[in-house]
Amino acid sequence: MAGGIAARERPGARPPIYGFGEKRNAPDLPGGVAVQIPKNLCPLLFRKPIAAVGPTDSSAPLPPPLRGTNSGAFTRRTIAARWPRIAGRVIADNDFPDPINARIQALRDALPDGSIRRLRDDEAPDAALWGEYVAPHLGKTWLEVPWFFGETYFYRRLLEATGYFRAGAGRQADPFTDQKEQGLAHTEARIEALAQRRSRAREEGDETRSVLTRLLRSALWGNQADLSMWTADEEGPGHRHSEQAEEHLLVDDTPAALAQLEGRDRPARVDVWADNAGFELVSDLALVDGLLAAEAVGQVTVHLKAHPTFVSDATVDDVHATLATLADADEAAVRALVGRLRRALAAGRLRLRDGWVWTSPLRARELPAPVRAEMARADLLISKGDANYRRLLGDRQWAFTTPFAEASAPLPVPVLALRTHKSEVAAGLSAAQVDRLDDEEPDWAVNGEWGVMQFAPADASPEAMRPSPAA
Ligand SMILES: O=P(O)(O)OC[C@@]1(O)O[C@H](CO)[C@@H](O)[C@@H]1O
Repeated sequence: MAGGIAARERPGARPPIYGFGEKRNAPDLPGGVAVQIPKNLCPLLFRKPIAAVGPTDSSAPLPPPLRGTNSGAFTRRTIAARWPRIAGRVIADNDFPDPINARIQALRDALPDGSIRRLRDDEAPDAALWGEYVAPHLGKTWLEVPWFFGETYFYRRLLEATGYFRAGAGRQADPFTDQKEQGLAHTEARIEALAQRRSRAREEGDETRSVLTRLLRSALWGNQADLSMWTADEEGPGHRHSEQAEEHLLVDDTPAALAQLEGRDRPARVDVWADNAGFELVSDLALVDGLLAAEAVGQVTVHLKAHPTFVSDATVDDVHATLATLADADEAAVRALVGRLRRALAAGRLRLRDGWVWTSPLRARELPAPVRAEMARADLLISKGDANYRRLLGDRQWAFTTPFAEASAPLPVPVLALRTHKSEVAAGLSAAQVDRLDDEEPDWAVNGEWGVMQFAPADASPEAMRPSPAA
């Protein structure tokens, strides 16, 4: 599924990104795109990282970030075992020429004790951005750097190795295509059931809060389909029945989130930080369909990744490829869902946005002002998945009983985080829940069997409109 120039001519062709610059088609350049960094943004982007001065208010300093050296076994296992396995799978799943495979193998060999180095990808549109991100970590080992930086950097190094942004066999070739396509193929029955429920709700004119509540739940548990954790042919987490799913929902703030969409004098705008392609993306698109059917919602903007990352994270091309696949489904309800979504795209009620910021190591407290200004235009932000949750919480070692609204970054938009637990970052849980889970299921924090739907209100302070020096 090459995301080449031609792919951008598809219906709903890739809109310009925001955040760090406007991406434009540039066939003459490797990767086919160029990004102009707006002048007003340069000082912000290229200011030297300032020493952390502590939070702007008098609150206690933020907890330290997770690292491979000083956090739970999962972070170290991810760096030392999971990432090398993921890189090995890229070699096995693709038919890259030897020089590319040699570069991928060199990356594998550097894990976990190798040092962080500058990217060797000068033609890439995001090269200057990564020059800034990497600078504070040069020479440190993969285990020593903050885990969130290390993980986003690992996947960016993988694209350096495959030559995603340069002329040659790897140009604009998604190295995870096989996994993504297999991930979707094994979920046909679940996709049909989801689409049929959508058709029944529309026929019954039932676009009420209960429908949205059910769609939010299916979007949450859709996050269990995570190809960086369980490959398409492995048995991932799942619940035997809806009662077990309810038992495994540790926090449900749905009512507070849906209340943001009611009683308004104009239709609401809902933004979604998307996560994985495959079944999770289909569950997110079904949620979008439900939101747009609700009179209270006028527009949904889905924020996607600018390039392949975290194995299954979705790009704009993945959305179009998924719609194209489902358009050929045997089940009429699936085809009807695709038709509604494509009409919403054409009408501008559904917008797809991608941005370098969502493949960057920036945590939510570090998000630049233009990204915040864009988020402030939404009435509710739905954040999907574990990595976005980690971005919200700065991937820091919060006490799991810290109130979610305190641990999550102050943002100018109400946030509903739908996340299955797949890393050792958490907040908003009760001490009783943590004690019980530690006793009964020691790997509960990372096995994907437990989830939360957590809400934080918009932060109306000026701090929410600019990055925090203490991020
Ligand atoms: O964001 P997602 O797809 O829900 O999960 C991302 C993930 O697979 O990658 C990290 C570990 O490698 C964790 O954040 C999580 O396990």
